[in-house]
Amino acid sequence: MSNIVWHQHAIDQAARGAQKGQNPVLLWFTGLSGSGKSTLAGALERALFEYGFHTYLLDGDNVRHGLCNDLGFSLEDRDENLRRVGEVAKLMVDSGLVVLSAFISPTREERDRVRALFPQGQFVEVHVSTPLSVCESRDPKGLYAKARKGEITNFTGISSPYEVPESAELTIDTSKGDLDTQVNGLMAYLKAIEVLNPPREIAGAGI
Ligand SMILES: Nc1ncnc2c1ncn2[C@@H]1O[C@H](COP(=O)(O)OS(=O)(=O)O)[C@@H](OP(=O)(O)O)[C@H]1O
Ligand SMILES: Nc1ncnc2c1ncn2[C@@H]1O[C@H](COP(=O)(O)OP(=O)(O)O)[C@@H](O)[C@H]1O
Repeated sequence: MSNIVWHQHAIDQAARGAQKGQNPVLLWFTGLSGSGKSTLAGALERALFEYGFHTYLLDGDNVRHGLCNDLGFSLEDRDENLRRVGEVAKLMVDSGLVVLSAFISPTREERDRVRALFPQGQFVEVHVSTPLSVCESRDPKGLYAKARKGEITNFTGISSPYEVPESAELTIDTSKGDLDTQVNGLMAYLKAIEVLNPPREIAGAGI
């Protein structure tokens, strides 16, 4: 890193956010495969988009088709996957966006490493806490069945660890309640932390 000096440009994150009428933030969805990360993040992004937010959703399955297509599911590869995603998310937040991410991100250390890239309050950890038994019964991609048969190794929750977050800002169990209520709860939280700047009314968010 020596001989490399950070260049402070005139247009900064605050200016980019202000132009979009929002305070940039990263919403980090973590949870088991099949817990509902993509569904929740996708529904929240749709709601945000409809209210005029400028957003981007980084999704594990998609990122692994490109930026991280050289990585597998060993703990080392997951670390590298999440290191890259954290840095990309930081650039996107810096560009003024409301960024959502949906990655299993199984260890506390990995999640805390991403959190440490952001100032206090700009990284919001959302634990999608749907129990393993429910995720396994959903099994939308048939991966749990393969993992139980030993056809997939290092499968999260079966043959690879998932460390439950200890200090997530929000916890949502998608086996309880309905998607609209969950999205409204997330929107209400975003309103409370003043992501909308200047504040605007959010219909349906119960506030
Ligand atoms: N061994 C193993 N363990 C867990 N998941 C597996 C595995 N192999 C493939 N898949 C599929 O990859 C998706 C998870 O990728 P992520 O990038 O989110 O994982 S991680 O954060 O790096 O742990 C995950 O997507 P989701 O089901 O959407 O979570 C799976 O579809
Ligand atoms: N909020 C929800 N309420 C009820 N069922 C859900 C919800 N979110 C997801 N599901 C169910 O769980 C399955 C897996 O969801 P998905 O978003 O793909 O999980 P993940 O991204 O965590 O792997 C979906 O196919 C759907 O059937």
